[in-house]
Amino acid sequence: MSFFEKYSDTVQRNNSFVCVGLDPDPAKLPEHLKGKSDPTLAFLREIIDATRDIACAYKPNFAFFGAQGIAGWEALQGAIQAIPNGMPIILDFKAGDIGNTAEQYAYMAYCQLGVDAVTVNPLMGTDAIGPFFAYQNGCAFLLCLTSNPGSADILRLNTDQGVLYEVLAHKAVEWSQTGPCGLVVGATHPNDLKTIRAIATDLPILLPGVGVQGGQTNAIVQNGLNKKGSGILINSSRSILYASSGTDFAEAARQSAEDLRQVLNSARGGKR
Ligand SMILES: O=c1ccn([C@@H]2O[C@H](COP(=O)(O)O)[C@@H](O)[C@H]2O)c(=O)[nH]1
Repeated sequence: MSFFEKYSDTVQRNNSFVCVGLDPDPAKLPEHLKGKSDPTLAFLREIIDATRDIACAYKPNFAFFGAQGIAGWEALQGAIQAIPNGMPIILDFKAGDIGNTAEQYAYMAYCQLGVDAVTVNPLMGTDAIGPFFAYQNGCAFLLCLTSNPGSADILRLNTDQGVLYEVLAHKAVEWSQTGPCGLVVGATHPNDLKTIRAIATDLPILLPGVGVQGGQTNAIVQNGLNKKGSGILINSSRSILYASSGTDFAEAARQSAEDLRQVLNSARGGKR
């Protein structure tokens, strides 16, 4: 199944736009798991189990796994295996490099790890993105306007073709004729999201930045939905993963994901 088929199915089945971010920080794991031989994987298995009927996707961030060396790579593989079949998995590694290197990134994600989608930094241009388009069942989510305050330093620069993030959105629409892609837009920029959705009417948009980063849930649903009332994935990592540091962490994660699902669905209701 392609990323797009999996996404449509899970949105419908779980009635959800919640993407659960898997960012395991060893310092934040519950104390009672720390003595285990594979604490990160034990933690993630419980998180996945607790949220599998609430999420529309999972987004492991490679940095948190790579930082743990071989144990982290094994935890990433184990977490991917623990995610139910048919549920889309987006590897967040913001890859972007010259063509032959980009081929290796794409191979790692789609062939070694077997994920359904990736995040890619598009600033190196067409030849850096091309290798990801070789995987026609995947989806390359291209950074457009990131959630962090520093996004303004580059992505809001004026160019002779308009503001850079708008140029990137137009480019993504053009590139989507060649290969499957979407956009990453920070949930912290609801007004710009409206502009971006007007440009990229049909592309899926991954929206990180709710919860700890303070993104506005109501406005991003209202401004991010496509004409069919879909096409968004709203990621939350820390607010779900670390809702409790006690033995009840999985229940608390479930509750946090459920609260987010309800808030997003209420906002969606207002749009229907
Ligand atoms: O613009 C971006 C792009 C990616 N991210 C990533 O999403 C999660 C957000 O984590 P929270 O704990 O929910 O803040 C994390 O993996 C980031 O690297 C982003 O935040 N903004």
